[in-house]
Amino acid sequence: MNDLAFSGLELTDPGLLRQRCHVDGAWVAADGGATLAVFDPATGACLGSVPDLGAAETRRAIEAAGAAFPRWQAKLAKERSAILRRWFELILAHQEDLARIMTAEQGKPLAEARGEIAYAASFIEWFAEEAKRTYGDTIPTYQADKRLVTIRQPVGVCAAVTPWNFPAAMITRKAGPALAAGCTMIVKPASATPYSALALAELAARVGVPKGVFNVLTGSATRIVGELTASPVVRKLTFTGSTEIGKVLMRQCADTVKKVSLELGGNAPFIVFEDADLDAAVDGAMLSKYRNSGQTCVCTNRLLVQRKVYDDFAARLKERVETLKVGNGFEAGVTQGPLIDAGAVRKVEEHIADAVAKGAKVLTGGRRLSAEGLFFPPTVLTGVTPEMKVASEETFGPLAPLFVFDDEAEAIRLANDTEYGLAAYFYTRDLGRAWRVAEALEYGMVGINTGHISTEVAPFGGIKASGIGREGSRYGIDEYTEIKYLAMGGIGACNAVPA
Ligand SMILES: NC(=O)C1=CN([C@@H]2O[C@H](COP(=O)(O)OP(=O)(O)OC[C@H]3O[C@@H](n4cnc5c(N)ncnc54)[C@H](OP(=O)(O)O)[C@@H]3O)[C@@H](O)[C@H]2O)C=CC1
Ligand SMILES: O=C(O)CCCC(=O)O
Repeated sequence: MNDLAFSGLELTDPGLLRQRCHVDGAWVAADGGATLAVFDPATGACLGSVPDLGAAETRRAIEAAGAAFPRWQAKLAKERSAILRRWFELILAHQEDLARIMTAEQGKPLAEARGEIAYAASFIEWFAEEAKRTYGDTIPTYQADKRLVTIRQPVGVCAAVTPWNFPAAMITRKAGPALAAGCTMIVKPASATPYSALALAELAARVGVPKGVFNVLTGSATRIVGELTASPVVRKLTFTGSTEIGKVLMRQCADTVKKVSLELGGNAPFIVFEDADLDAAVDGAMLSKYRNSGQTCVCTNRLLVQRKVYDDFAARLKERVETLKVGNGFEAGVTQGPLIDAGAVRKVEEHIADAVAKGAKVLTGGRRLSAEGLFFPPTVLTGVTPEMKVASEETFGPLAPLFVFDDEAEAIRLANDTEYGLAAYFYTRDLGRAWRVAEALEYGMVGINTGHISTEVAPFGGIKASGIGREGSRYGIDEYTEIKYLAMGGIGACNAVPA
């Protein structure tokens, strides 16, 4: 099973490498035996293959998830919680192997991959705890002989469509709350990074997640997801990916009126006011811009720097950027791996070429490291203006374009001048400004004097074209439950005055 380039991975537990899909507790191939190849973006080597499933196999998975739902939802919350807790522990116990699989298929440096596995596990831990807290309400009645309560129930079978940039965490951030609430789930991971998803399924099976509760299907996105969105059995779709595909899937869900959660693209501004601690701002910018080679929806896309500190900030950022080491994520000391594919490299190049043609200057980086590979150096552009593509499009790569502004009102106007509304960041030492700007930014998440906002304990999500719904935190499980209102009549007057 573990042939090709995977043989060099040296996993402690080779059983985590699965090249078949997980459906109804079994490891299955495509009906006709079709497969998709999976590549290492750092070397271009073929790692192996996964089944190329289609509509018929997807229908069977839906049937299995539907059949598993009544028994899974009927378990006590405490029982589901205990299973999830074991899953969390096993993911952490296999952190190193899971990280190695991730670096092989996604390219991120091994240290970052280890970090993502811990982050991924944290959602399972968090929602194992939240499983026990899906409380309802008692409502003061509107008629004396009635009592009113609400209960929360799982929505049912859920479909999750996930991206390649966080191959494990974007699955657990969805599966954790879904399974905790009593839903069953079918995951369609990105075709570039299926092995992390299949390894999670292997661990779920080992801890006793019952068959049909957590299924992973690889293959044609349009055929699998088309079937999932068309099915009346699937009651919810949760998606992380591009705004373009998010809109398509939202439309596809309309006919069966599914509940949807969409975590889509961003165009995060990072504002540096002249009163900011510039060293701290550079630290924050490095983290927020270059994490995962800039391939994160909450990564800074535009740096807006007040005129008085513009040159100073640019010089400090350049110095720090030039300390980053680009290379194969398995090499010691590498801080930036390859981009995911040739299209991603072309997009960064296109944004740089467009900006330079319109007057921007390359302060550092700017050219791919070799004609063939997917390595692109961290780049800083100065003299960037709102007419350039980088102002309105998500680059999703290691490019930091520096815009200039003169006052607070202009910073807010520029920051909000986008269809997106996911994450924004700003640095200031003025407490009044911190509140004013935070309230004025049209974003779902705002980092104030920090470039890192992601955690399982806080609500992650956007507004406008960045999506619908929140993941993580105490709100995350709401997306997987429905509120049922119970009005109980004939009870007797609640306002009877004792004799
Ligand atoms: N918000 C975020 O976290 C992310 C944002 N992006 C943005 O999107 C851009 C493109 O990245 P990309 O990977 O192409 O993102 P996509 O939105 O195309 O892919 C995300 C997921 O959707 C699936 N998918 C793709 N097309 C369809 C379809 N027609 N019907 C159903 N499912 C589909 C993919 O499957 P498959 O892999 O099989 O195609 C994958 O599982 C990036 O450059 C970035 O700007 C990308 C990833 C994550
Ligand atoms: O959608 C993404 O790009 C993944 C978000 C990673 C994070 O939680 O920070």
